[in-house]
Amino acid sequence: MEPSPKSKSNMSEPKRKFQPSLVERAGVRTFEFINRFVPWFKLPGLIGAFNLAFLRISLRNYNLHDGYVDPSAQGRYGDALEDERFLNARNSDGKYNSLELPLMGCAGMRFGRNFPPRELPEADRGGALDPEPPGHQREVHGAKAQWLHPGHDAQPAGRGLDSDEENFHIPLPEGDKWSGKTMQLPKTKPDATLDPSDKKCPGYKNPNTSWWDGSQIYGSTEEITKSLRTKLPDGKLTLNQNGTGAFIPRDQDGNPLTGFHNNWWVGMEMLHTLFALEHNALCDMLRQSYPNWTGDQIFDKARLVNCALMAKIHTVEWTPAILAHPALEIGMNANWWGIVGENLTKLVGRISKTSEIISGIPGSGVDHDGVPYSLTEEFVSVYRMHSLIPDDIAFFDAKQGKHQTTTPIGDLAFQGAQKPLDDGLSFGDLFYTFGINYPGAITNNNYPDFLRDFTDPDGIHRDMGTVDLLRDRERGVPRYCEFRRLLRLSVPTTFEELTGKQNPTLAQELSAAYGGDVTQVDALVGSHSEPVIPGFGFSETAFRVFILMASRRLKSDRFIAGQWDAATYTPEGFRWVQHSTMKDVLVRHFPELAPTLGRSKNAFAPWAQMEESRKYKGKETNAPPAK
Ligand code: HEM
Repeated sequence: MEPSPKSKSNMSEPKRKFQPSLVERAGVRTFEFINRFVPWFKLPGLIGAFNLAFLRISLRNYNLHDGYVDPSAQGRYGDALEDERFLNARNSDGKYNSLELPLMGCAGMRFGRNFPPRELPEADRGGALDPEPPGHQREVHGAKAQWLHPGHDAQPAGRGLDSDEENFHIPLPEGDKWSGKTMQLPKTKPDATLDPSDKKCPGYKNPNTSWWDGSQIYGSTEEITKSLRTKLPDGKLTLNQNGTGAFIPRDQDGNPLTGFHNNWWVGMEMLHTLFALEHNALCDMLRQSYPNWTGDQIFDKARLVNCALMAKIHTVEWTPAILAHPALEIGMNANWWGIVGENLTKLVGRISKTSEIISGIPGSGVDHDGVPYSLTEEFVSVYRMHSLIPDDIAFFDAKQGKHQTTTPIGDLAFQGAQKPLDDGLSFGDLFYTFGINYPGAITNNNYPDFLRDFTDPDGIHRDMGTVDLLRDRERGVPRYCEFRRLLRLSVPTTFEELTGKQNPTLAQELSAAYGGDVTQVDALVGSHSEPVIPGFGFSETAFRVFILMASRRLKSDRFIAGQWDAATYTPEGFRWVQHSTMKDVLVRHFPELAPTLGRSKNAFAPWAQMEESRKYKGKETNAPPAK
């Protein structure tokens, strides 16, 4: 069966301006009024969820800005499609996801912005950290969020850091014990100046695609994708079998052969392998139903289904686990299923043809809210969650739950990512381990030591705590107070207001570090210092960018908001997406996890521990005592 592509002649010109309806505008105003007295997170769950939906409308209105002054940089309406195959399949570089503006979201395009470029600070290409921010000493080990983000390396890293470009030379303060003399760091390469405004605030290109298209696994060019596939007409990704399991193959230098591996560590090894296995399981299923299909046909459908499944898992499982609040749980479920809910949608499909509130974003129709889609600099900034990485991981076996060994994270990165597997543990053991280990809390004074004195395989020596701040300044991401003002959040006027009354010591530390000027606090430092909403794993400041961008990634995608049908996905593939959870994926490939996962609610929340595991008293699997 071949799906019937959306005819190009049916395409309308992309909407150029965000136009909220009358009802939407009224809703925005009503909740703005209510929020003067009660914030959204103090409202009852369902009302809070509606509050968030209207908040998002206002964010769409004010906080989406193209990285290009001239939208024709994104291609032109009606540009000829190079290959008809990509009407119904994802192109690895993301081209023609939008048939209207074919280069939108594609690899090599600029990041956009959440704030109007005219309001942004001048990009600080000087690189002196003035004022020098507080060091990220690791003192607190706590955790709210469990487990790491499944698509971490979908993050837009690795952008054009060119060794021939100028370097930053970051002086170290007197008495600094860092293991280098000065820190040298390649500057991010700005895109060519296309408009005078690019001088003040340059555009930066994303070498990967901005779409939710699994490019971390499949690569961001068709050439790479091809190299990752088997030579057989089976549509599968190459995995090596060694008798005990399937493994991501390595090149001659020991680098994993996968879409994106710049920041490789054992967590990436696990998730890339899991979703490569899922892809191959989909190929087997499709081959059974469509025995005459070519390898490309099988591959294309399997990739579509796998990507949609990752997007769904991220939306309805990961996000409510890290932002555990009833309004969020309702809101994120509604993003996918609509307020009519999962059961009815699974039974009868969409009830409303176009309403994302009633029947969810998938299939509700593509809408870029008047601004061509891309990830944004601010989204990158709020995704800097390096504090999630713990110092050590305590490994357990998945069958008896017995503690095996505890390993520093530095031994598990890059070439060390397969170490636990080489030492005899299975992937099932690793997933159980991650299910019961706590990640680091996304807060101040909690940066992993390993990343504070870190040398990557290219020999670049970094204190990532410093790099995180420097990159924001370099790329014109506003400081914390300005960041909040541009999100229409309250702006602290003192350090005590920023940290909340319960944390006067932190307020003093910040004041000393920033010379008493609260407006100078970096966005990331402020975000890590503000009081957190109960149940949340990160700050409300970061959350505002998330709630906008998380739904935009779905709403702009032709294969999710647009061609969301059995014709595009196949009936079997469509069912696979809608009926699989992260637990199903894990158990499909590692059946030994079934008993434990059967007792755990959400694969991203702490898993039920086996009796044997509870005997381990290390901080890795035991929440710190309440203060
Ligand atoms: C062992 C684990 C990790 C390592 C070794 C690592 C390493 C790095 C490195 C070397 C960079 C580039 C620094 C530069 O700009 O010079 C980076 C950037 C970044 N990382 Fe990580 N990281 C890790 C985990 C994480 C996690 C868990 C997250 C979030 C969930 C994360 C989010 C980011 C983001 C958002 C950027 C900025 C990307 C950009 O500038 O485009 N990283 N990381």
